[in-house]
Amino acid sequence: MSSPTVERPELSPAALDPSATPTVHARKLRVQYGEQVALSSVDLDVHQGEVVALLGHSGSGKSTLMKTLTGIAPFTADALTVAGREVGTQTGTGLRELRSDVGYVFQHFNLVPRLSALTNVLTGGLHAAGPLNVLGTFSSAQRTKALDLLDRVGLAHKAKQACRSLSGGEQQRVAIARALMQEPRLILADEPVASLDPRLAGNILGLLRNIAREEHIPVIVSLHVVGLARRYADRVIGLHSGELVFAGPAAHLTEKEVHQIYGTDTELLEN
Ligand SMILES: Nc1ncnc2c1ncn2[C@@H]1O[C@H](COP(=O)(O)OP(=O)(O)OP(=O)(O)O)[C@@H](O)[C@H]1O
Repeated sequence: MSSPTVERPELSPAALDPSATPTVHARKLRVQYGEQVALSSVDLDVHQGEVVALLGHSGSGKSTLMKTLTGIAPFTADALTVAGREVGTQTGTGLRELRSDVGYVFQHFNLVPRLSALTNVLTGGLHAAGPLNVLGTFSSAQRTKALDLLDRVGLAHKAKQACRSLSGGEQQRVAIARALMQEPRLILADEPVASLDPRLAGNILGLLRNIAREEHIPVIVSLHVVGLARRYADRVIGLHSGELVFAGPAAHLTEKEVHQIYGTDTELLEN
């Protein structure tokens, strides 16, 4: 099946400048759970404006890699910095600040179904809110910002609608707006399109890529579909049983590399 034509906006100068400080810098990153090595000696740099896709079979370490970036998974590393912070040395306030610098987008959206799209987006700013705001009185500036973000993801007209009555694609857009509400310096999207049909999957990945380009926020996205990584990512990180087996431009991902990443189990991966 031929791939639909997809616009490829240029990468930001920061992403093309090898001397620019990367938003994510990892060297010899390793995670071990008991006898299980979940991630083994991974090197990774992610720059502003880039979309980096993580590919690998189930259990290859994609989620674990994302979790290390916010200090959720226990790791060892020669270096791990995210948005200028050394992840391994953060505790308390430092860890909270690190986590508020990172917007998360999940497969199942993690919205509060009975609350409106607008309120769900507003919750993305709670880390910066004072006590009164936590009690539900968001400032008019926050509301304006949340509405602008809903507009950014094409959903201003559904701001008052409860999230449970939105489609899957719409809910994922709300989740992206919520992530943007916290003014992240990095977006981690863990299988954000696994519950969506192929057309909506393309819409959501296109939106994430536009955000990366226009807001200069890098996006790391785990995917199970090689074709989507080829179409929407700038670079691909391929993991196999916790080992990094491919790191390079999405355009360089040939059948040989796909085979290295997935072994022989490569059917149904293109669409
Ligand atoms: N908290 C944990 N305790 C023990 N083992 C874990 C833990 N979290 C992950 N693992 C193991 O680490 C390995 C990598 O898991 P991970 O969730 O990162 O894979 P994944 O590539 O994200 O998989 P999927 O595509 O199914 O989400 C797996 O073998 C998993 O069982």
